[in-house]
Amino acid sequence: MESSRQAGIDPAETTLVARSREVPDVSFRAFLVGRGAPRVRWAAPDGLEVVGAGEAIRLTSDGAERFQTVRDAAETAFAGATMPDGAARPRFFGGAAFHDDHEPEPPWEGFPPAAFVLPRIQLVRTDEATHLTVTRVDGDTDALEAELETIADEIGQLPAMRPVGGQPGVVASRRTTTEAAWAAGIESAVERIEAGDLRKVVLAVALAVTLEEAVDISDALERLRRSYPDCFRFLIQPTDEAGFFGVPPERLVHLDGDHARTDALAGTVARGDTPEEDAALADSLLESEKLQHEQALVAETIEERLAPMGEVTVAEQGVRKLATVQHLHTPIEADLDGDPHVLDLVDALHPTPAVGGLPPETAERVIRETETFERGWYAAPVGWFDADGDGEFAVGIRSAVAGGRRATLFAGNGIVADSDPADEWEEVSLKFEPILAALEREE
Ligand SMILES: C=C(O[C@H]1C=CC=C(C(=O)O)[C@@H]1O)C(=O)O
Repeated sequence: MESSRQAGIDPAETTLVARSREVPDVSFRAFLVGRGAPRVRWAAPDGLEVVGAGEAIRLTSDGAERFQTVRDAAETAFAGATMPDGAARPRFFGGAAFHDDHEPEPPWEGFPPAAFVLPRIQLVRTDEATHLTVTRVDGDTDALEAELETIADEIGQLPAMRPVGGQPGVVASRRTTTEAAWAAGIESAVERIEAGDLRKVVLAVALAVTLEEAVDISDALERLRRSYPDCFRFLIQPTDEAGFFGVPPERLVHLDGDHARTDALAGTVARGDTPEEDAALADSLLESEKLQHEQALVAETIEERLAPMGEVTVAEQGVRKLATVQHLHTPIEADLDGDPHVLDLVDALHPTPAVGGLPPETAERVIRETETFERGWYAAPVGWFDADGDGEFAVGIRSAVAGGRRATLFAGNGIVADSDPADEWEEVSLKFEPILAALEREE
């Protein structure tokens, strides 16, 4: 395989022009329903919400240099562009596969090792307003103005709210790994840890689900918004056949100018049925040597990877409570030197030991040898960047790839010296729960 490759940009052929205008605050789901793939959707806990449809530019790459390749191609595309700034500015949306040599086979058709799209139409909702941005690559500003008018009119006809459809319903679900194979994989990883050639590895399971009806991912995301309001929500849908979506609680990185924010999130216990039980579980999380070790490796690694780039501040550890689980959480910030691009940070941080392991190369080998399914874009960076190199990426966990009547869900656990296969088998159920609940019909 080539070490890296790019597509979609011929500087001689590309004059990027974009215009924006404020539009009424319409239902983003209603907007997406009327547009076929490619489509993207992004919502961050800080309130930024974006939907995009169509492709002005699509950048793809693979290999060890994949993020640099995309960064260079995007810089070429943005050079000389005429476009709005502020909330309405055009952004590339997309992400990458966990492994840089990933082959996009089912269920991952349409998902190369890295792919980013600058949508033709972008709608951005902030606390203040909703902005429509239309982008062209042929420099034709007259056509652009006309298009902006037409699309703004179409958006003006959309409803402000759209009722959420029912869940598609689950007919059958099957883990792609047997419990025996899972236990053998964990025992072998623990042996390597005891032998000293591995410190931690995150091993995952896929859940293949057959649905009663075709899934409407926008509706599933809306249900997830209600249960997970402080998580990220994303949809990357390159074709009408398959979309990758999820509600990750974990920020890989947010970059604004030279200030970066990231999360070290690892270690899991369930939520309690009563406030007392919940608090006792949180205490057990804070007091567990195993879980503290599992998360400390993540926090230390992030700090080490950011340290050469600027001044790092590690905040106090806390407990992050989600609807079905609680995690150990350490917010980390950095003031970076030079003129950083968020893709440089993505490159430096992915995979953190919250989804990969330590040492990274050994962990990656163990993941490839042990897992019985293709990770695809699961547990990998997903997010956006702009012309200044600012942007935000989540870690693509609590996620699924779905299309028609099929969905594949993913969940993984950090394995350290005292991991118990039966406990870990139970724990993945808690991590499947968010997406499964958005697909299953209520009793
Ligand atoms: C890899 C996943 O979660 C990571 C993030 C938080 C807690 C984790 C854990 O307890 O093992 C994982 O490191 C997943 O949800 O698939």
